[in-house]
Amino acid sequence: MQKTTIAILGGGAWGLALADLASANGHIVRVWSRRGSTNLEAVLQDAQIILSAIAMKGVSDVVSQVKSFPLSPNTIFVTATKGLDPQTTCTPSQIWQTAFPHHPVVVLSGPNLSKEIQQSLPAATVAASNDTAAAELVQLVFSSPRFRVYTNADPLGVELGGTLKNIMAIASGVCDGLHLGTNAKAALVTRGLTEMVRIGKSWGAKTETFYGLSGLGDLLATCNSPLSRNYQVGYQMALGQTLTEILANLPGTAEGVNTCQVLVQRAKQHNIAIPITEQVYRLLEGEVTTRQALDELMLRDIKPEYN
Ligand SMILES: NC(=O)C1=CN([C@@H]2O[C@H](COP(=O)(O)OP(=O)(O)OC[C@H]3O[C@@H](n4cnc5c(N)ncnc54)[C@H](OP(=O)(O)O)[C@@H]3O)[C@@H](O)[C@H]2O)C=CC1
Ligand SMILES: O=C(CO)COP(=O)(O)O
Repeated sequence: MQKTTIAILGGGAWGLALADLASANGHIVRVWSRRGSTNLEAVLQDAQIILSAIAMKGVSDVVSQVKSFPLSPNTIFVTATKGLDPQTTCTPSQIWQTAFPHHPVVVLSGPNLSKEIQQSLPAATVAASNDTAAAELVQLVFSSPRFRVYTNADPLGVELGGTLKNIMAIASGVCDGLHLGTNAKAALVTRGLTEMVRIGKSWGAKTETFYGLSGLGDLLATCNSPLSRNYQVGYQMALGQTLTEILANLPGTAEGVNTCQVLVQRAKQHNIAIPITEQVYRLLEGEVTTRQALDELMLRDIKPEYN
């Protein structure tokens, strides 16, 4: 395919892994990071794709900065952030789309632990958009023998899958840290997926999306891998460390911590049952111990599996 010029915003673990994937396919890649030496205006100049791998806490600020520069009307935005805005509960793609209503926005999300991708291990992901042509271009740009990209027409579902599984990854870390066994883990991940579907449906996402790579796929990856920062938060809490201690030593961002707070707020407003998220929230807030959170979940009123 033709060379595409890509501006990658965010020089963290994921931004750099995505930059390597696109460079390896022969594209022109420029990376901007707030601490780096590159200038944002120069990085954005003539970019056909602007990909954001900024942690959630910096998205709104970076969107405002990008807005102050002239862009080609055809520029495609790609967001790879897995979080929710604490003020508005908006997803990152909603923030980009609101700021750039006439540009296509594509969500890139899937089971993509950056350390494995940097080791050239095979992986698959999803490029989702309401604009099929934009999703297909992103698919072409990143696809390779080691990175298989599927398109999808439910960007909200794809984005929420990647975001909500972070909370379940924290819970899974607790489960493994407490040595609760394989049965418990299977129950947790399965009921976690049910909870993600319930939340996603109330948001307007498609149920089937959560059974794909960006939902179940990412859930399996992060709930089972010590490479996941979110999993590490839960695991280390189960070993008795405080959240403050864990975050101080964590390499990179664990988005699930903030997502959990945002979700509890949104679930209250919309009257959605989120028992696992609620216990993760109470644990992170220091209201319960890991053992108490487990008991709360196991001793809930008994009920049918589906209702
Ligand atoms: N790592 C992974 O395996 C994957 C991560 N993701 C998602 O990608 C996002 C980034 O993750 P990751 O790269 O791992 O995280 P890192 O912590 O490694 O990097 C975060 C990036 O965000 C930037 N950033 C944070 N706050 C601001 C701000 N206020 N203004 C500008 N830039 C800011 C950081 O800049 P600085 O370095 O200057 O602080 C850094 O470039 C997260 O939402 C994560 O969930 C998605 C898939 C895989
Ligand atoms: O989203 C990820 C893999 O798909 C990365 O997970 P962590 O942010 O928990 O490390």
